[in-house]
Amino acid sequence: MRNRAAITMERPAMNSTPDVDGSPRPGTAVAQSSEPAVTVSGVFKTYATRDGVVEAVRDVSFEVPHGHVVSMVGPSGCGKSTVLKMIAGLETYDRGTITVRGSDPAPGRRDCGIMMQSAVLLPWRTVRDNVMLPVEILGLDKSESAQRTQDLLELVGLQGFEKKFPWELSGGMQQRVSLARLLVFEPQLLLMDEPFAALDEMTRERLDLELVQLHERFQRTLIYVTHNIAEAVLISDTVIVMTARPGEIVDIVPIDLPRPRTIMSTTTPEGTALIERIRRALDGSTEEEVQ
Ligand SMILES: Nc1ncnc2c1ncn2[C@@H]1O[C@H](COP(=O)(O)OP(=O)(O)OP(=O)(O)O)[C@@H](O)[C@H]1O
Repeated sequence: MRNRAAITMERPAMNSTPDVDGSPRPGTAVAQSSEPAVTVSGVFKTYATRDGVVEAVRDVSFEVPHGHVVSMVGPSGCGKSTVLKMIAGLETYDRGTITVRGSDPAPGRRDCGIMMQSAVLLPWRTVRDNVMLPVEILGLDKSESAQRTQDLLELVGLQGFEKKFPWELSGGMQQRVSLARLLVFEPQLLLMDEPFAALDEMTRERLDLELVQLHERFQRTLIYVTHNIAEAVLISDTVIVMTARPGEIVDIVPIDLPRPRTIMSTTTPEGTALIERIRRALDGSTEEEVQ
């Protein structure tokens, strides 16, 4: 099945308390406009390589409502990261349109933050100064951001580690720093590319849960790339399933598990049925074929 359907899951609109620049304050939910936060429409992408043209992504279309968590899953090399980078404005596309909060994608937007698989922290800066980096780059108010940095470090469980250097931290702690750095400038749209994939299973599970709790508190829009089906089901409102390269959308799965979620959410009959549906889509078989 080739599916170009839009994601249509609705959540109730939330009240918000806007900050001076229009961003909601930390701890408040995000007001939802009728426009999707992200629209990807008929997007194609090829790369020119030494061995010829590689078709990475073919005719990908989806919409992400404000405040939703959408995960992309698919086999290695199917173009998940490419889609994320195109939304972030870090990669061009050949055909189609992408709209991010009403305008074209562009790198370095104040309203959009990206987090990659490795933490990419600056080794000569302390934990606190790494988290403050976007504040300096974006020229934001330092004293206000210093307090927010402290709050975020507490939130991600790094209180007491502010003056440590990245090389003094475990991989999981480094990713927590990276998460705090992502949140410090309060982007409305978070793009995360397998942020916890390099971590051991237990740490990944713990960070997944923290992400779920953070999302349930802040209600930001999140697009999340992962190989891990259970992780996608745990955190998401919707899972987009892609085929092997060239990546096309093969299924768009609404995840209607109740929130707040716990690690047990994916082990309920509903959770396991969703995991099974995604696995079947990845295997290229429709439910009718399997039954
Ligand atoms: N800069 C590039 N130049 C040439 N080819 C590229 C480039 N970036 C990605 N590709 C190719 O495009 C295809 C999609 O890559 P992409 O990294 O988006 O896939 P992915 O689904 O994120 O993979 P993974 O899950 O392994 O990270 C792959 O075949 C990859 O080799």
